[in-house]
Amino acid sequence: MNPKTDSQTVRVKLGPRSYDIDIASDQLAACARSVERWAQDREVSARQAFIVTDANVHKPHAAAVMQSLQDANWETHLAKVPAGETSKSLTVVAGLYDQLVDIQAGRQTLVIAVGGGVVGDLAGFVAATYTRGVPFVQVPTTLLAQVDSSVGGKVGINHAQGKNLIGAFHQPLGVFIDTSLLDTLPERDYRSGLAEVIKYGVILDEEFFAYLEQNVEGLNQRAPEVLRHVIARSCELKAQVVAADEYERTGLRAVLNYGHTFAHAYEALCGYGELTHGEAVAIGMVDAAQLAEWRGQVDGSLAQRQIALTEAVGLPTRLPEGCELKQDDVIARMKLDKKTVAGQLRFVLPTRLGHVEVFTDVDEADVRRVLSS
Ligand SMILES: NC(=O)c1ccc[n+]([C@@H]2O[C@H](COP(=O)([O-])OP(=O)(O)OC[C@H]3O[C@@H](n4cnc5c(N)ncnc54)[C@H](O)[C@@H]3O)[C@@H](O)[C@H]2O)c1
Ligand SMILES: O=C(O)C(=O)C[C@@H](O)[C@H](O)[C@H](O)COP(=O)(O)O
Ligand SMILES: [Zn+2]
Repeated sequence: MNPKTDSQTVRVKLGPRSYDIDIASDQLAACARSVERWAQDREVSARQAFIVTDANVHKPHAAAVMQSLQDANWETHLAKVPAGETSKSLTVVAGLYDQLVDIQAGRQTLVIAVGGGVVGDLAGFVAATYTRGVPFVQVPTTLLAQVDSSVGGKVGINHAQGKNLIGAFHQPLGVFIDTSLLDTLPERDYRSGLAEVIKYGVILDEEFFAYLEQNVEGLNQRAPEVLRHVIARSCELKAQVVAADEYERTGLRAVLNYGHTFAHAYEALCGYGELTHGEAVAIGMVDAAQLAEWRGQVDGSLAQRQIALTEAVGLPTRLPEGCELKQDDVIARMKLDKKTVAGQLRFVLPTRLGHVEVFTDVDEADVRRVLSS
């Protein structure tokens, strides 16, 4: 941390695709400085930016990014999509391609996502595919996006049957995190991000999990020093995993999918946007912990601690009333999970707090037992 500027940088080490995550507070008006540095490093000289945002983030945040770039003599264009999960669709992607064509965007046009995970995944997918790939920068504005979705290069949209079924790996040139943007984030969306934060503790870092337990009040009050630590540590952990297995080939990156086999099925079946991604992940992680316990991999204390922390930060641990799902439907959706190989489901399960592994030998009967509990 640089005490003068109160900013810090986490490096994602990916050889020629390496990049910085700049973390600061109250610095959005200066974001063009980071963008210019990243553009220069990658020899992007066109100075044309296509900013993608949503209706809730446009003012003040995307407008501030646009102003910062204009002040630095960039030509800027703004594309506003409807807020919410349903914007991760082919229809919205097509509309963004049309706007890129209208402005005669080329291979050097910089796409900048200013928003939560939805805007980041969507804009990143457009950046990965327009003219076979244009440079891309992430300015995440939700906690979830600051701790998870803006880092690692997974971009994509949903299919009616399954989450993120259409997508690509397309790393950003850089990620600009301004923690003060979270001041305007609605409570439900803030809590959603905490699910992915708890995930890092369970899968990779027992000490971080204990820190979260000890700082529940700070988390609930969005205490700036707690948030700063949580965001920086989450980015460090994700950066390490992504650097070790960028394309999720060896199974190492799959640890980030803890709880997601359940969660993605729930999101699709309850209707996109009914449960937030973070809520679905919170419930899915409890299911995964329960599954691990019943398989005899962990004792009951892991699920108990995970449930207690999840509840303490106001996240659900069970599906809400009104979202009663048929087991066969959930299993069918799970089989669309990207970890599935030859029809065989794979689950990321803990073997102790702070460590998870990918298991291919999970009995469907055990999964059904969890679903009916
Ligand atoms: N690519 C990845 O690695 C990855 C990782 C995790 C999640 N995701 C994806 O991220 C998505 C969820 O992201 P999310 O939770 O950020 O949801 P989101 O993008 O829908 O944002 C949540 C809500 O907050 C509003 N908002 C955003 N920033 C705001 C701000 N600063 N002030 C006021 N309102 C603000 C948005 O308009 C939206 O209504 C899901 O689609 C999920 O699949 C992707
Ligand atoms: O970055 C990853 O890898 C993750 O799995 C992070 C998850 O939190 C995120 O929800 C991701 O989009 C899920 O990826 P998917 O490949 O299961 O669609
Ligand atoms: Zn997730």
